[in-house]
Amino acid sequence: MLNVAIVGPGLVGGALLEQLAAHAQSPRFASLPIAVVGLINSKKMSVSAKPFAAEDLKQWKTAILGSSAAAADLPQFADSLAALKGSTAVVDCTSNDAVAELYPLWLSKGLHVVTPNKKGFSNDISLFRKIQQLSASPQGPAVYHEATVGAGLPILSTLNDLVRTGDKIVKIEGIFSGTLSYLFNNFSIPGATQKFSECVSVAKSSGYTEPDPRDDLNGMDVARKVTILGRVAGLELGIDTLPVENIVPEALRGVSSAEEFMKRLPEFDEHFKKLNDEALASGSVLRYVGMVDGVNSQGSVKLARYALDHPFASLKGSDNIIAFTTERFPNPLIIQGAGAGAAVTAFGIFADLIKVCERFGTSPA
Ligand SMILES: NC(=O)C1=CN([C@@H]2O[C@H](COP(=O)(O)OP(=O)(O)OC[C@H]3O[C@@H](n4cnc5c(N)ncnc54)[C@H](OP(=O)(O)O)[C@@H]3O)[C@@H](O)[C@H]2O)C=CC1
Ligand SMILES: N[C@@H](CC=O)C(=O)O
Ligand code: NA
Repeated sequence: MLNVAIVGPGLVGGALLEQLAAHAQSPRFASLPIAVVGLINSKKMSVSAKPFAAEDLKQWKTAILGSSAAAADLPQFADSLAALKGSTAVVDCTSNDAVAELYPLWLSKGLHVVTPNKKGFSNDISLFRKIQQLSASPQGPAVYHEATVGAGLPILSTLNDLVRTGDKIVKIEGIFSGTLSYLFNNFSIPGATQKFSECVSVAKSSGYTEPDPRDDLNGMDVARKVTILGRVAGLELGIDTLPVENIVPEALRGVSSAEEFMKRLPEFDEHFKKLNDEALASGSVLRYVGMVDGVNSQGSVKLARYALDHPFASLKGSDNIIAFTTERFPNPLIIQGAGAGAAVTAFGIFADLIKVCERFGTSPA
């Protein structure tokens, strides 16, 4: 049995809890050896040696955290998990830097880490290296972070397989943001009528954006993904040195809250309309793209124009498209599909948890 503890039952963590509960209650999957034993948000926590019941997972707000008297305390949370019998995975579903900085400590206590949080792998390279070193042994503990790039799409597992089998990465190019994909797929196509700010609102309410959509529009979310892809491919990329095109209007970069930003964004609809009209007039559309150059150890993140017959121009919804050009795949290996949203992200985390179960031979209940 693999013990699982979730840090941050927000949009993504909440969807993961729902999927785990549905799975536990499905006769088809009754033997899945995963038991949720811990939950913590920024206020409360609960750790139990006895797995939480599936019914309680569905109503975690009242049944688990609501009924707990314990105030959130991450060091104590980790100590309680490390004291449990068997293998335990901590799933960090926050977007918090300080939580990501705890991974080395968790790993040193023998806890596995599974996460969609990009910070641990795209902040300072020394943190990335520490995490890599502490999870390098086949005996564990393990780190899986598939959902940090392309949500549940099998991007990092594919890249890892290419690298570990000795292929050479020439270029990784694509649309890595579900939010920016949705925005430009709907805003920048011939005949579109939606305003830019309306598209941002839909992306936010659909659960594609970061908690503050400026983290998507300023290019940093894509820069983090480019950094992670580059590092997994063995390059020394850092978000501080990547050229990143920030499309947040200057006047809104410093506003104090995401709410205030959303309220004022319509003031800039004309600015985005002009950019788009110019692209359309030249027979192109706007798409926000990221690129890892494996030959020159570089990366870039920018808003670019693509001809209407380019594969990026016909993308739909929040789809990501990632093209790996390698020595073995001179015609790129392409992965495409929904790259943001709670359910598809939770799927990627869940699939990583199953990998931990398989790798460490945790047996069915
Ligand atoms: N949305 C998407 O499509 C995708 C998201 N991701 C990543 O998934 C992660 C989660 O995103 P999302 O669910 O939208 O975020 P939310 O803001 O909805 O949820 C964040 C959760 O983290 C908790 N939290 C924050 N700080 C702490 C802390 N210090 N200690 C304990 N708990 C804390 C919050 O608790 P409280 O409620 O008490 O504040 C909340 O439960 C992010 O890293 C995001 O980048 C990755 C791929 C796709
Ligand atoms: N905000 C991100 C979520 C996934 O990483 C995106 O839009 O892609
Ligand atoms: Na992925």
